[in-house]
Order: sequence, then structure tokens, then C-alpha cells
Amino acid sequence: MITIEQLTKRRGGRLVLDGVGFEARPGRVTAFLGPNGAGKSSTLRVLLGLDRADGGTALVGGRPYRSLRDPLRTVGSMLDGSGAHRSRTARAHVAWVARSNGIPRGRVGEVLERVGLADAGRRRVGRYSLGMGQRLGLAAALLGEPEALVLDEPVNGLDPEGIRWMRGLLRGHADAGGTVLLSSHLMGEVAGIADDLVVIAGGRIAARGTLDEVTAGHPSLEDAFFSLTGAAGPGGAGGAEEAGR
Ligand SMILES: Nc1ncnc2c1ncn2[C@@H]1O[C@H](COP(=O)(O)OP(=O)(O)OP(=O)(O)O)[C@@H](O)[C@H]1O
Repeated sequence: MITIEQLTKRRGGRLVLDGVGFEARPGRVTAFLGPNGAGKSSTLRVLLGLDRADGGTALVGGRPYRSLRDPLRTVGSMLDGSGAHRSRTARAHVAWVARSNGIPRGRVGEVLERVGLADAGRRRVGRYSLGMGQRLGLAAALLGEPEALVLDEPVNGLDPEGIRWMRGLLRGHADAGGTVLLSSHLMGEVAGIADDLVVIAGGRIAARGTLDEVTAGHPSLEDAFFSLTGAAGPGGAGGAEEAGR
């Protein structure tokens, strides 16, 4: 369970998060959607203890990330791809993450297998495609068998087959009772997977609810996104005012 309440964050005197609040619940895939610069990464960085908020709370399993005793066993995350050094092999990278978090070495092979990198595990990460890097990031996120997964733009760089695979994996995690929170700036990417949507624009929550609730009254998911975020869609600029702020 992820609970975010009244989060505010300033950068360079500018409010980039303005009272952000939402929940991501167990058994559900929650998509955190918004155009570039809307505040998705800023929110996730605070949630994962990488940045401090100026106000509000962001909790995983009822606790701030920094007070978790065993973070990797509570929440697995992927921000900015795998974070692995180019000269390392995938297996060495995952083994290092496991070792530094007290996770048995046997898990390394299991997670590489799980993300389809069993054969490529001995290759250097510098030779990986973008999609392989995403899979590697996910392998590290899965290491501690966490309840929650928090993934920033996880389908970036994946081909259609990779996107399908990622959807299946995240669906499986939620169906097994886990919490999945993923960010995206592309509506189409999440259409087939999200149960719940949280839409952010200009640092404020523009809409949240089930997929049906958020898209009600809009001809399509894409129309809903453009209308709620005020982003310029194929038909021109939408209006953010109806977003129910
Ligand atoms: N290190 C930083 N210093 C100053 N401003 C920043 C910094 N990081 C982000 N911002 C600003 O904060 C705002 C929110 O950025 P954020 O990265 O959270 O958006 P996002 O929704 O994740 O977008 P994207 O899809 O492009 O990653 C933007 O206006 C961005 O320019």
C-alpha cells in the first residue's frame, strides 16, 4: 500500500508539487500519468527517500521509505533505467545489489530468469539495448520479493513484445496481492494494464479514480488525458479547467 498526502516540493523557488495526494492499493495496478515535467518523478523520488518534501507525507506500507528496516523487501523500484555501471555484467550488478541488501545469492539467477535475461546475464550492461536495461532494472526491483513495485516509465524503450511481457509481469504481481505504481507520460502504454489512474499536471492532481471513473465523459482514454492535463493533443490544446481541482 502506498499513501501520499498533501505533498509539496519547491525547486528553485518554484512549486513543482502542490498538494499531491493519492493511494496505490494492493491488488491493483495504479498508473501515475502526466505530461513531461508534470511532477511524476519528483513525487516518486520523495516516495523512495531520494528527495525530501517541503510538506506532506509519502508512505510505503504505512512508513516513510527512510524508516523502512529492509527497504528492498518492502518496495522494489526502478527510476532512470537499471542504474547499473556499463562495464559490469548484469549478473554482477544484480549480485552486488543482493549482497548489499542481505539477499541470498540464489535469488540472482531467479530474477534474471524472471525478466528474460538468464542468457544475457554475462554480457556487459554497456552492450544492452534500452529494453534490456529496463528488464535489468526490474530484476533488481524484484530481488527482495517486495510487496510494492514503484516504476518510473517502465515501458520506455520496450518493443511491443516487451510491453506485453511487462504488462503480464505487473498484472501477475498485482493479482498475487502486490501493489504496483508506475508512471508514464503515454496514455496508450497503460491503457491495457492499469486498474486505477492518477493524473497529474503542473504539480497538481487533475484526476484520480478507476480507469472508468477517470475516463467517464470522454470519448477515449487519450481524449481524457489531453483534456485533464491540458496537453496539446492531436486535435489541439485541451482545457485543464474541467479537471476538478
Ligand atoms: N533537479 C531539478 N532542479 C530544478 N528543477 C527541476 C529538477 N528536477 C525537476 N525539476 C522541475 O520540476 C518539475 C517536475 O519535474 P518532474 O521530473 O518531476 O516531472 P515528470 O512528470 O517526471 O516529467 P518527465 O516525464 O519529463 O520525467 C519540472 O518543471 C522540472 O523542470
